[in-house]
Amino acid sequence: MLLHTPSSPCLSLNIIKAQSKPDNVLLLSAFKSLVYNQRIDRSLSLLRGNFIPSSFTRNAASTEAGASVMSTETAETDVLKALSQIIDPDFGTDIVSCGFVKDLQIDEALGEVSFRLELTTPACPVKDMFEQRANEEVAALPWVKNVKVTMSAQPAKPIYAGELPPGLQRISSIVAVSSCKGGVGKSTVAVNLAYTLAGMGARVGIFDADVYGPSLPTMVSPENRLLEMNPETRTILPTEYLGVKLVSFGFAGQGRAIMRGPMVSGVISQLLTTAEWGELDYLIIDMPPGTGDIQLTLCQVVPLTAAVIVTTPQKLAFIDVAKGVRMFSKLKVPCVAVVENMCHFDADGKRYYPFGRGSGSQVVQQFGIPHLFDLPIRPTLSASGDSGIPEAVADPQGEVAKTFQDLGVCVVQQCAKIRQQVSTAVTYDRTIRAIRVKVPDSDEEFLLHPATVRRNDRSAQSVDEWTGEQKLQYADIPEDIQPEEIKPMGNYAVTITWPDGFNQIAPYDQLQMMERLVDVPELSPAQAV
Ligand SMILES: Nc1ncnc2c1ncn2[C@@H]1O[C@H](COP(=O)(O)OP(=O)(O)OP(=O)(O)O)[C@@H](O)[C@H]1O
Repeated sequence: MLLHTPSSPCLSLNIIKAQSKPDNVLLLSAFKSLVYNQRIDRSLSLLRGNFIPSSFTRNAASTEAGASVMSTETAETDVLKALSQIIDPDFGTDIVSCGFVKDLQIDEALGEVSFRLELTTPACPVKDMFEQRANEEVAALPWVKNVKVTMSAQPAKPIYAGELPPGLQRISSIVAVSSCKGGVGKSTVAVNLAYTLAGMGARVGIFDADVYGPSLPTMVSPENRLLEMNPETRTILPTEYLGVKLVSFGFAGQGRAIMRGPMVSGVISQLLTTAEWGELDYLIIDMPPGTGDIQLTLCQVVPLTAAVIVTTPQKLAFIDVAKGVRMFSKLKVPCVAVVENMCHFDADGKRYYPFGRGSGSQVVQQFGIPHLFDLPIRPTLSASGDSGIPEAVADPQGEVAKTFQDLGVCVVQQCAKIRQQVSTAVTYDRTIRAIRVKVPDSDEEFLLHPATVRRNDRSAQSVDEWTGEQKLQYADIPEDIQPEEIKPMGNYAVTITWPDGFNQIAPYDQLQMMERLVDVPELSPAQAV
């Protein structure tokens, strides 16, 4: 039994060091070592092969001095075993296997250990838990006297970056906030979600995609209310309020627009793609209401990571929301949450549901969307929207801010999960020379022969677009061709780079239709290189 769960990690360390370790602590750590031995050995060999040489530095002086105490390797193994007991709840994997542990330095003679935990998002909702547990687990090792953990975040690389306009290339996750009708509170949700994520430590931008009635200029009050153009690069510099980058047609100094649909799509795309967003963890897109051409075009211009749907409780709203969910589903953008706005209000000690109940939960059930959030009708929410200070900022301890924090945590976790799934959905297994495809939302996976994948390319280089005639011949592709690189492309396809320099775009739907490998030949280690 560990005798410490104080809130401050430093405090917990002091307590441990002040005591001689009781036998049961030693017993527990020995037991844990035994249980985790197998897994950590595998992780260690993986780590050694991958990134230990660059990110784990040993203390050379103490390696000599500490020979009599314990070897550096044993100490490293001990520390990594201890840390491997901390499981990332989103990935279901321990933090060592996730690759979070960096710059491990050990002085075995002095019993000093320092390392960095590098998370994929600064808004990680469990970062404090990681820091505290990492301190505790390492401090519980019998030979450790001092632990120093530093936290950092290295945002995940954007999926599909190479194909994007430069201004969008350094955004890790793009989240659409959408509703099928106007006036349901979509902008309120988008803006408060953005400021909540910023409050959690993320770098955030908001793109207000409504050309006809932009809400952003009313909901936030940046000092500089006009977007600037960089004359050299002809790119747009977002304005900023409380550290969140903002782009809206309402900051373009043109008043409200009177335009036809196709023109609107062009203007929105231009505004979004010529903005210099810089490095962002989350870009929140406040979508124009509806599911027409404007929305579709916008969804195709940028690779959305996820969508949040905003609705109101009326029965009729369900039909509209269903349309929205279907639109995102066609574009392979997962809807991660439904916000049911203006659900209820409290008066005279009673709760009233003026618009009825249940359309949000019906959406969640029918479409399998994992999370539902209720927002009450609150005069303060409306007032803060009009005053230019979002409620999540104006009253960070209030009930509304609490709901937005839950929504923020959900968005962070779901985006991390989606990115993880996407980046491991299609991989090349060198040991069996097969392309491994994981079927989304299931445990099923199948194998494809690389040559089959290359021969099934449907691009204009392989198939005549007009006649449908096959230009690429079977024999053009060597039987033993191997992909050089496989990279996810949005949520729906991968780009495969082949040795001849050809970049094949392979949508998951297409991969699912290809002839699968049934018998996988065991290769000798020499062949498998
Ligand atoms: N839960 C709420 N309680 C009180 N007022 C709210 C609530 N949600 C939104 N409002 C108010 O309702 C109005 C419409 O909200 P908002 O602009 O966010 O809707 P919208 O769906 O983005 O509309 P549009 O599509 O027309 O831009 C705003 O004045 C906003 O302050």
